[in-house]
Parts: sequence; C-alpha cells; structure tokens
Amino acid sequence: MIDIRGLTKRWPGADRNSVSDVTLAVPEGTSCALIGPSGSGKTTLLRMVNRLVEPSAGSIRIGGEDALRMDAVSLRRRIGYVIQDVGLFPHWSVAANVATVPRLLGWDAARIARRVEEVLALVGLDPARFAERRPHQLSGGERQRVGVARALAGDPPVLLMDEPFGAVDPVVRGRLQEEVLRLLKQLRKTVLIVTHDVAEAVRLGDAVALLRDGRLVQHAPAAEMLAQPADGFAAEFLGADRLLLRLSLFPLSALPARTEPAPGTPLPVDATLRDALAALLAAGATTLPLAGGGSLALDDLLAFAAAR
Ligand SMILES: Nc1ncnc2c1ncn2[C@@H]1O[C@H](COP(=O)(O)OP(=O)(O)OP(=O)(O)O)[C@@H](O)[C@H]1O
Repeated sequence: MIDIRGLTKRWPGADRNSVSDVTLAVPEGTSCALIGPSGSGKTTLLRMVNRLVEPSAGSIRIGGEDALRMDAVSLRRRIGYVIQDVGLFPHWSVAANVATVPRLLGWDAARIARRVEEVLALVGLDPARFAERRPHQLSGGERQRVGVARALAGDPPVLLMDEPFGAVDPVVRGRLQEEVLRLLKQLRKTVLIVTHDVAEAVRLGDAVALLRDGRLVQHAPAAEMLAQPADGFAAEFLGADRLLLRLSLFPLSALPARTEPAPGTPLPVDATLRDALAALLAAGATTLPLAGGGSLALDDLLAFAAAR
C-alpha cells in the first residue's frame, strides 16, 4: 500500500543526505514503526510520504499511485496525519477541528455532523461532552485523541503518525497506545508511525524499520528484529532488555500448556509471556496454573525466549 523506493533527501546546502536511498514497503492494513536515534531522518522520511518535504530522489507509491505526481493537496486529503503537538486550531471547537478534512472534501453538513460524532466516539470522546469545547479546555491526552479523530475523519486509507503520544504522561500514553492499536487494526489502516521509544514501536508496529544516519539498517517484523538485530548498532539501540520486550508480544497460547496441575494463582488467559515471567518471578515458582486449564513451566518459557 505504501511503497517507498530509493527515497533520498538532501536539504539545500547540506553536505550529506538526511534520508539516503530508503526502500520500504508497508502492506495494506499493516503498520510499520520508524525508529532510530535523534536526527536519523525519521520525520523527514515520514513527511516525504505526504509531500510536506519534497524528495531529492526516489519514488513513493500509495495504493499503486505515484504520490510524487499527484497534486500534493489532494494527496494529503487521502492521508491522515497525526503529530505530537496535535496542531489543532485554537479558536475552533473540537467538532470544527475534526471536520476540517470532510469540509475540504465537500461533504454536506449532515454527513459531516454524523462523521464528527462517529470519530469522536471511536477515539473514546463523548461527543455530547467534547464537541463544542475549545482545544485549551482539554487535557493533553484528550487533545491527542482529537488529533487522531481529525486524522480519521475523512476515512483515509493511510495514516502517518509522528510521535503521536509523545506529549502525555506514561499512564495515559499506555492507554492511548492500547486503544489506538485496537482501532487501527479494526479499521485496517495502513500506518507509518515515528517514535523514538522501542517499546512503543514494537507494540504499535507489525514491522519495525530502524534508521541510522538516514539509512535503513533493518526492516523486519517486530518480534524478529528483537530476536535478531542486524548488527551491533541495532542490538544496542533496541536495548539489553529486548528479549524481555519480545516476550510481551506473545500471548500465553504461544506456548503449549502442560497438562499437570500447579499450585498458585492462575495466570489470566489474556496474559502475555512477559506477564507470565513476571508472575513466576513474583511467586518464586517454577510453574503456575493457567486460568484456561493446565500449567505453564518456567523452563518452557526460557526455552521459548532463547529459541527466538
Ligand atoms: N528543514 C530542514 N532544513 C535543513 N535540515 C533539516 C531540516 N529538517 C531536518 N533537517 C535535518 O535532517 C536530519 C534528519 O532530521 P529528522 O528531523 O528527520 O530526524 P529525526 O530522526 O526525526 O530526529 P528526532 O528524533 O530528533 O525528531 C537532521 O540532521 C536535521 O538537522
């Protein structure tokens, strides 16, 4: 769905490329998280996709169409864009902000009103309470929800997100990540998301693309990248706890349950393998019962983590 080939950006007067020969495909209905150190070119790459930055070389196809030949304004109406500081119009109500793209698309007033209610509800904001407020009457987390609602309002097939949860505290951030993840899957959007947070990247990205100095170091499914970093730089960037993080991507059902019973508090069915490891450590146990029947053994969990 998003097909990027040989994409390069050299800013005028710069002595090197900010993005260098990046080839990357994001299949329809999937998400890819762009990670990398500060200055590695993540935002520049993202902003080339909706032509806020014009590439120096390379091609971008969206849904098979050449994005570089399309009119930039109509291209942007087909691509939702969510940024860290949200960029809401301060004097407009939440409803008016969310209606920006539907209005540009020329929808009639009744359709716009229905859509605004629908997307506000989708992002967990009660339209009756929030539609008429101004941005300064919202919390940071609520503002970011409005940003997501606005990006979804025109029902674009593609969503670009640049540190969308960067400005909120860790608790709100976790909840927003969870909800947005569920929503994007449900709506089958094709998503490119910039983050500097590895945990957020593997949580939100089906695939992860790692940049260094504008070049793509590795592009792989999240669990694969955590298990097999391409080089020393990738291993260091992903962090010493990467195998632990990888366990958080798998449900309990990834391991065959043992049939023998075990004492202790049962692990809930929706626990991840990382939750299971935490519970085993907390209980000082080598096995724990599963709420769904049978038991889980520490040995099996460690073998799974080491097998990659
Ligand atoms: N408008 C611009 N003009 C000139 N150079 C720019 C411009 N925007 C970005 N750059 C340069 O391009 C490089 C990549 O910047 P970019 O913002 O894409 O990195 P990033 O990985 O998103 O960083 P961060 O995580 O800090 O946001 C940097 O060296 C930056 O200084």
